[in-house]
Amino acid sequence: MDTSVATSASKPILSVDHVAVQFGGLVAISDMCFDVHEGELVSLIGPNGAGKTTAFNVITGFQRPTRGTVTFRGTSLEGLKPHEVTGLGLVRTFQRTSLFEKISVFDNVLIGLHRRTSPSLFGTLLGLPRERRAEEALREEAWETLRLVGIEHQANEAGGSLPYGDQRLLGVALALAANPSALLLDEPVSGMNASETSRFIELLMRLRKMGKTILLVEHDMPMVMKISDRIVVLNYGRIIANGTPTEIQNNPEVIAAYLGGGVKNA
Ligand SMILES: Nc1ncnc2c1ncn2[C@@H]1O[C@H](COP(=O)(O)OP(=O)(O)OP(=O)(O)O)[C@@H](O)[C@H]1O
Repeated sequence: MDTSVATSASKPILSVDHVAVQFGGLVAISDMCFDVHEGELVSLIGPNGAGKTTAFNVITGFQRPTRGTVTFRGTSLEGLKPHEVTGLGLVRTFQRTSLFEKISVFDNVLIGLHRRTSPSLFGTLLGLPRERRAEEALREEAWETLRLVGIEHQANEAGGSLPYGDQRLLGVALALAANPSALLLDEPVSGMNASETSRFIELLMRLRKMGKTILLVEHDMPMVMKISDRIVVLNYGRIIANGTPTEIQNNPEVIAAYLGGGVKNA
């Protein structure tokens, strides 16, 4: 089976090309090829130890591949450090959000936005008109971002005081503040309760409707089946399927990989 088949006619925004990762004698990933196209929501799934986190780390520059290349918007990520990958517009969220716990939710997002476009500090301190206008635009963007993820009513609360699910939403707000061309989410709903999960799913659906490109590593199978345009299945470091949720649910090799339980129930 050709697992690198693209489902969209557009040019891929992200290409994983013959990537392999070995840890000593252990092959964590072997010869992995897949593409993500602009505006697609692609999920990477697989049983425990299949190599999902390793793949995620390669794509975000946290792990060097033993072989192969990852290309993002025509630029090879070879040798780039994680912050350089972020600078290209490929932005990840973290399991443990790197927020400032003591400062407000709003200021957390504002700092994120400042990292991207920083009006001159002197100008801002002196209240020069151009800097003032830039600062106002950033503040408006911070509100928009908070409204988008649905935590605007907590804008004045300390980041660290938010409930777990809302901290994860703030994590997405911080990632969005970097103005990503593609967003990578590593098990975003793990540890969330049912209502937090459904809020997160609604957010992902909103982002998808807005045309954001999203790559998701996730264990929550009902969620993956509901929101993905395409699913890439890893097993023992190898891609065994790449297709729509319906194709994946009915793929015998995928069902066997999930020990007879089937992806529907995994
Ligand atoms: N730094 C490392 N050193 C040695 N082996 C590693 C390292 N990281 C991962 N592995 C091994 O590589 C394989 C793939 O692990 P990985 O964490 O990528 O899988 P996963 O699909 O994310 O699993 P899970 O769903 O349990 O998080 C596993 O056998 C794991 O033990």
